[in-house]
Amino acid sequence: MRQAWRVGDVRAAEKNLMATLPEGALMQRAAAGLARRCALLLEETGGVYGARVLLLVGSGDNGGDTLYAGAALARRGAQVRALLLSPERVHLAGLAALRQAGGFTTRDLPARADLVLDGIVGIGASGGLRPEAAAIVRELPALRRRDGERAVIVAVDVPSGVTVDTGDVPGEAVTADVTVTFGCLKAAHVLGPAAVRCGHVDLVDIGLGPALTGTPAVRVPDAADIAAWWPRPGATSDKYSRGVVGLATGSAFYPGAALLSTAGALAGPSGMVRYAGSAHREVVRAHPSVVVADRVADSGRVQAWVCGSGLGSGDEARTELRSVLATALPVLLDADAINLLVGGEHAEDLRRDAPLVLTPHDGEFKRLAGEAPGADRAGAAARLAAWTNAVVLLKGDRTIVATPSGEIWANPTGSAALATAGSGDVLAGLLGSLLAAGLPPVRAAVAAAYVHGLAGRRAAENGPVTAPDVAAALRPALAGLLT
Ligand SMILES: NC(=O)C1=CN([C@@H]2O[C@H](COP(=O)(O)OP(=O)(O)OC[C@H]3O[C@@H](n4cnc5c(N)ncnc54)[C@H](OP(=O)(O)O)[C@@H]3O)[C@@H](O)[C@H]2O)[C@@H](O)CC1
Ligand SMILES: Nc1ncnc2c1ncn2[C@@H]1O[C@H](COP(=O)(O)OP(=O)(O)O)[C@@H](O)[C@H]1O
Repeated sequence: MRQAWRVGDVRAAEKNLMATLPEGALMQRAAAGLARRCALLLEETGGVYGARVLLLVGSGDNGGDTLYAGAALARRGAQVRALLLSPERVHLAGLAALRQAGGFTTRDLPARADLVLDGIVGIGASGGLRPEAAAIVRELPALRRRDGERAVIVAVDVPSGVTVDTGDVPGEAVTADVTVTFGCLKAAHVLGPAAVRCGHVDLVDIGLGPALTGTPAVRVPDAADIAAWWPRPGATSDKYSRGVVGLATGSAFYPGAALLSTAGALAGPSGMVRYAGSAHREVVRAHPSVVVADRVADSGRVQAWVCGSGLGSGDEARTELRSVLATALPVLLDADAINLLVGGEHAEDLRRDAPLVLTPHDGEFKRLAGEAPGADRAGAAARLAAWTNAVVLLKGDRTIVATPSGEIWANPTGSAALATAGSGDVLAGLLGSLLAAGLPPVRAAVAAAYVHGLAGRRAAENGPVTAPDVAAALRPALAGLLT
């Protein structure tokens, strides 16, 4: 698991650590790590000696890091030019170091550069980029390196223009090939559109880790976490002890949702899948191992319910929703079931002790919460989780999982190919299977999103993706993960 931190926590840690170190030590560590990584990048494209390096230098310490790193590259023979955004407030010692190493300042963006270091703003940024900075950032894609390819762009700490604590990108922002960050990950490296702007994120250890206290802003699971959490059958397991997941999904009108959620559930770790609903004939024809019934009330025992996808919005759908919420079992509500909650008719049904998981996309989120997730997706998911006392999985490019107590996870896997009708139904089935197998709701949600994302990537390798392709890719994705 990786952890990403808020600016306030990073600043506090930095302050504590600096009290024990000589002045400027942290910046020197940061700049040395930055220069090392830049040199490696230059070595991949013709070497450091003679390379043209452009520094974009803002008025804060982010600019200072950049100037010192530029000085180190100049000492190794690179031609380093610094474009100062606020010459009157530049980091003076950093500029002196650059000049002493043979680097120069420039007023204009050159036509050619092999490597660009974006040191316009780091964690001290406030608001969107100012116009003069935005104008420079707009020109960066046109810069060419010596072999005619696009210049390599390295963001220093964070790409300038992103909102560091939320991962929002409110306006013009740098799109980096590599982001070299210091001490710890920040939320923008793992959340929302900012994460996409970071490219490959490289973490330089400056000794900040032990000084970080409190709760990380965001946690990011890795393959080892998911493999460790994933329930597996043992010698004494039987189909019931592995958990039985119940699906109250689909309808005569939307049988596909029933089939897709069933396919997702069958790839999960539970020992049996029960389906309850009017698409039962289609389900059993496609998936003979599924035990079916007409409705939830006539279904056999299960350990968790999934309710919603394709359920419809009529009286029958409401009855099914009431039936699953009346159980003392973990319940996942998706799609139509979330829409049925709007208006508060089920407020009493939602007062339950057993776990609840909600898996809205942005539209469902807006209907339920009364406003769109907005720029702070993680904060919005956490507020909805607290309000509903549910684990909320907010779908999107970096799917977020939030708990009522404010714990936030960001999913690192996935592919835009998952933006296809029915892929959310597959996710719901898989997540339900994990709940039935006994995983705590937050882990079930994080693990399901992770594996669903891997399956989306895998499916995309074979061309355009449909939801059945995602379902079919779950098993091979799991085989790769669990062996
Ligand atoms: N913390 C650590 O552990 C370590 C931190 N280190 C480094 O320090 C960096 C943080 O430095 P920082 O605090 O000086 O702020 P920083 O990001 O350079 O920018 C602030 C300046 O930018 C300006 N500005 C603001 N908003 C703007 C906008 N929207 N658009 C345009 N300009 C804008 C604003 O200028 P002003 O408002 O005064 O005009 C302000 O002066 C951090 O990211 C890392 O690189 C490492 O060296 C060592 C360990
Ligand atoms: N741009 C994107 N990049 C990555 N994943 C995405 C993107 N858009 C959607 N997804 C994922 O695709 C799935 C779509 O689910 P959903 O909107 O519920 O579709 P449906 O209701 O048709 O099943 C979610 O898991 C979501 O996280």
